[in-house]
Amino acid sequence: MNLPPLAVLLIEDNPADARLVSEYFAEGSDPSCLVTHASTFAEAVSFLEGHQYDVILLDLSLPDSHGLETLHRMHAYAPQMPIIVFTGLDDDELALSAMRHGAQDYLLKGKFDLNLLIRAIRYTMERKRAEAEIKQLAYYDTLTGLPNRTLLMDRLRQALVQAEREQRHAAVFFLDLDRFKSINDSLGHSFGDQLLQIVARRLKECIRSSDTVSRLGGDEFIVVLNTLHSLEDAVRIARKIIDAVSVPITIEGHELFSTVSIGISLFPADGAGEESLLKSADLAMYRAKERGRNTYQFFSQEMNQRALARQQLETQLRRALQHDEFALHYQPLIDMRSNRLIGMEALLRWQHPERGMVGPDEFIPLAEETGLIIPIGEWVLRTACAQTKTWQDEGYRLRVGVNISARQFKQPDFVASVATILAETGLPPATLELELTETALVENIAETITTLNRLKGMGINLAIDDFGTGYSSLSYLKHFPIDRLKIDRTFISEISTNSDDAVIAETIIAMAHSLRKSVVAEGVEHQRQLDFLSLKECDEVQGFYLSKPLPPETFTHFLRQQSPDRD
Ligand SMILES: Nc1nc2c(ncn2[C@@H]2O[C@@H]3COP(=O)(O)O[C@H]4[C@@H](O)[C@H](n5cnc6c(=O)[nH]c(N)nc65)O[C@@H]4COP(=O)(O)O[C@H]3[C@H]2O)c(=O)[nH]1
Repeated sequence: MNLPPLAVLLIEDNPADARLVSEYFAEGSDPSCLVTHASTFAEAVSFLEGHQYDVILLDLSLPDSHGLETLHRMHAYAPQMPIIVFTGLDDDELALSAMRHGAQDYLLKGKFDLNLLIRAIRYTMERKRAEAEIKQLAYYDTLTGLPNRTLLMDRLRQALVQAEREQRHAAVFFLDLDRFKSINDSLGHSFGDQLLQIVARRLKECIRSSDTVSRLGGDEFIVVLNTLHSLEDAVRIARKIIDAVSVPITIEGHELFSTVSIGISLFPADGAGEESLLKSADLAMYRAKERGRNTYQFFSQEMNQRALARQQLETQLRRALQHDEFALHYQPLIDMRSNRLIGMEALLRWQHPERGMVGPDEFIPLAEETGLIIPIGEWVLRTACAQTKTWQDEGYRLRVGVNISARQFKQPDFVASVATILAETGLPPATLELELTETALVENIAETITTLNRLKGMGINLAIDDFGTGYSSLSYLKHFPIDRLKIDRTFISEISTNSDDAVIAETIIAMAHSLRKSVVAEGVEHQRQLDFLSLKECDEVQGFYLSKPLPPETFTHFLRQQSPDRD
């Protein structure tokens, strides 16, 4: 019988022993064996990186690893590989310990021949395969291949230990398919089984590989999110799962609409241990069913309220663009030397139908997270450019500053969309300034520099907003083609009373000037701040003391009063 050849990795530092084994195989065995020889542990690892082997023959004393340690390291490195250990004649004890520590078999040097070697290899491979099968049966669900309850509890325990150590939250989702029983009863068990397999696959696609999806049995699944940054993360994943499960499924020509109810418990708020978190999530799942299925519920009512408020805000935000509920206000920018109005910053406002005027801090973070910032940001840029062009056409020389969020800046077509808006509105690029935060800039430095250079190449001005609050890694400043730094208002508010803030503001101004960049101070509220900034030769100022952000009509009045530079 001709069996396919076996790939053997022989790890042996003694040349004579290695030669002996190779010679045995050269005699011709069935199945034949292709031997790769490594003399050190490091060399073996390099072979394992690029190749598949069927079995490892391992000498425990190598130049770079000794005794059982060699076995542990190899096992950790290649846990799936069957291992036969080679030991010296007097090392019976060691050989037995190796078996206890994960080797499948052992051979005593000088005490075997080809037949024994082949038998050991076959036996070892068979044993490893059986071990894997037993493990699969013990820890995984046979229908879906997902971790079963035993493995889930183990993973959950580990997740909680880790969350506690890192002072983070973790979440447990209890999922139950809606009306699964009636599908199973009416269409049959094999149909139900296929449905569960499809749902299992979809669930896996919704989570990170470090999280766990498990099947408890029947139509119940558990998801464990190991590290949770915020409540929003849990909401986002719950909604992702609900959407993924509700995509119609076709089985044997039947189109099926399946939905899921999810109960969510959070660690540590809703339970300190595995069992109590599962119980809380289970209770929350029942509430989700009561609330009409195809939805999620948190165990805690406070969390439900927060999630609901956020969901409503998102729905309203989506509608706001279509219903023209956004407006821009313009805050004057004053040149310190000439004391003249030289431009303005465009600031977004939301005229909410029920709540009245809503400030950007209340909705920009959510818009960022949901991606709504892209269309909103485009609207802001287009409106600010068109409005500025109108004022310029009336004879005012003005520059407009527009805030650009990190997500907007990272869009592949960001530069193109700015170019389109400039072309459409006819605003001269040199009168537009994009305000970017440090956080947005330092995320991917190489890409950032390319984008900034392209914008700069178009003649657009670039400013770093809220300077001093972000990474403040000064080294990058040299590499970024930035025109201006805007000192965050938290440093300005106390420059006259807090000497640290005064030093920071003064240092930023001096440093910016030495790098030939201009400086704007934001949030000027008093004459004494203005005096300080004037003394330190800050270039431009902006703040309530000079003017609050104004709606366009009021800004037009302000323009007339201030009689800025007019052509
Ligand atoms: N206490 C005090 N505050 C002053 C003073 N002078 C100006 N401010 C406020 O400081 C903020 C300056 O804008 P920012 O730092 O870019 O901070 C902005 C900006 O990061 C963001 N934002 C505003 N509009 C947009 C936009 O169109 N797109 C994006 N992505 N973000 C925006 O929201 C933030 C907050 O905007 P606003 O609420 O309009 O708040 C504005 C402005 O009203 C002052 O003297 N004292």
